[in-house]
Amino acid sequence: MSGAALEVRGLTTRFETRGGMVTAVNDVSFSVQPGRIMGLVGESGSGKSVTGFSILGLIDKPGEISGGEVLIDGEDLRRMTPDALRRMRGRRVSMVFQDPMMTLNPVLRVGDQMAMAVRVHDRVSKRAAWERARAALETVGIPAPAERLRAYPHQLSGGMRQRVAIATALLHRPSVIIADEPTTALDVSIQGQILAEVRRLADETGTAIVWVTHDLAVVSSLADDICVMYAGRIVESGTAEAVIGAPRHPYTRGLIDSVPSLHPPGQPLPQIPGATPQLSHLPAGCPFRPRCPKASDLCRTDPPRFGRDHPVLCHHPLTEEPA
Ligand SMILES: Nc1ncnc2c1ncn2[C@@H]1O[C@H](COP(=O)(O)OP(=O)(O)OP(=O)(O)O)[C@@H](O)[C@H]1O
Repeated sequence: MSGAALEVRGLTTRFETRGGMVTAVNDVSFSVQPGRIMGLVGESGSGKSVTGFSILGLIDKPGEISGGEVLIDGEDLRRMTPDALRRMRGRRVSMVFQDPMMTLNPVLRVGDQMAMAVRVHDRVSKRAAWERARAALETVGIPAPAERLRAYPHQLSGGMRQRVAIATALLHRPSVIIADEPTTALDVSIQGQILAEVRRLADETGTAIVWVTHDLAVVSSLADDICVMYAGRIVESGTAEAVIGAPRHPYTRGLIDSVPSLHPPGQPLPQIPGATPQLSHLPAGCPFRPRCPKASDLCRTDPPRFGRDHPVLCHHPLTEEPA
């Protein structure tokens, strides 16, 4: 037993497309311990969201989870019946989306919908459910929570709506929350406040959080651990300190160099050349090879593999000392 709140092993998700079968999530493995925040980062199209949906078993045709295991507190979600999986969602694992209106119903008062979410899993009175909802709003730092419960979603600001969505995810004190770019649409100061609340929540409740984002600056301040995704694979993982301080994959190095706040001031901001590859037309060998400053002939022909002492998917990993 690893004691992990979430353990993902060899998760693989494919989509049937006009261009053929594409593997959006390719043999992805990671684990998140209770109370830790794992930042899942990568450019658009790298497979972050599909990883989140696959963890919850929310992949529909033309997609298919074709392999792997997803363990929440040691229980494998992929072996559960659809009914058992439904009971698990919202209770032991929940999701927060970029758009809070994916969670919130515009025609119901916040309190009514949160109370309904409580009563899906717990047989408590409506009054007790409202009280749980009020306490959850308080936990995410919403002022005057009793008043907010009587509001409709459109009467709240974007930042408030997202806090309500996070509070809703927290109602059953789940072991794991998957948060998919939840602060991307918010302005920087609101984003900073919410990130601070999320950090505090993970510390206080012990909930393990997977924070999906394209923004390395966000995870560098929030996450304990980081997994970097490229073309459906995790290419590098480690503690946030190690990954940001001494990246080993040239892709991670490129991502870090292109973040203004992680870059020495006064110098031009480099960008990773080229674009993310089409999954239906991946190059042979290493998928990052066409964009990589370190690429050799070997990278042209042989896909890199993880070795036991080699937690980076690269033939020529960087060996910088931590800054
Ligand atoms: N419904 C679908 N049908 C076919 N292919 C899909 C579908 N959903 C996702 N994919 C494939 O999976 C890839 C990864 O998508 P995903 O949404 O996980 O990327 P992402 O890293 O979350 O990007 P973004 O930050 O833009 O959301 C896509 O580029 C696409 O090739």
